Amino acid sequence: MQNVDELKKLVGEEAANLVKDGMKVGLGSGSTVYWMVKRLGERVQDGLNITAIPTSNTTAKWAVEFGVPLTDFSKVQQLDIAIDGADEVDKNLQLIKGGGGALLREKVVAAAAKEFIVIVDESKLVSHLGAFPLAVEVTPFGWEITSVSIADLGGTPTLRHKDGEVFVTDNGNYILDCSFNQILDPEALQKDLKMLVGVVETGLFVGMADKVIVGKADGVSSITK
Ligand SMILES: O=C[C@H](O)[C@H](O)[C@H](O)COP(=O)(O)O
Repeated sequence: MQNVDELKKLVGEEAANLVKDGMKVGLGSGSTVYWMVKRLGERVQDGLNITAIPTSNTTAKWAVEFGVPLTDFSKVQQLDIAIDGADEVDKNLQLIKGGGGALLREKVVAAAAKEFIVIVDESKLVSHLGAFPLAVEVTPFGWEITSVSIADLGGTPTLRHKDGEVFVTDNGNYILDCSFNQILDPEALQKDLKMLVGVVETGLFVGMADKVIVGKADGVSSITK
């Protein structure tokens, strides 16, 4: 029986092996992605020729540490593949992301990729999204008002803190962690949230994932569209 960290390593390494020579790669964020970036670094040392765009400052640091060459959107307009973790995955490959607060850049990178691969351990699979609080990135100015608007949509928002301070994203924004209990229509909720003034982006990824690689106690399996 493998623990969750071993399953994250398993799927992270499996996904890194999908990357082919010459590819432009989107690097997600989080503890599962750590293993993917580490393995990619090993492959680069063995001669794999790629360039990558990271979705967070932390991932950028890992890429530098493991020797994965980085680029940015001023030089690259489309990515061949993006690989990222998730906090929840439902049977329709809809996702909740943003547990680490990187959701905005993650969504930009996923949208720029021809193929978006998600890597999770089996504890992330759910029948309905929503038990995990939905991260909503909001502007610091007027976040209190945005919070009331989200509550009007049925959520219970809490301003994210870290180490006793208000958490600030890599983009200089705040995160409201919003409990919705069960999200019956993720697409409709995404649209409603995006209509609110002050909302920058949400952690709902609808219709974006092409494939989910799941690490299970008895091995790796994939879910495709
Ligand atoms: O903002 C963070 C990201 O969406 C992560 O990909 C997500 O929280 C999953 O992270 P982990 O692999 O650490 O469980």
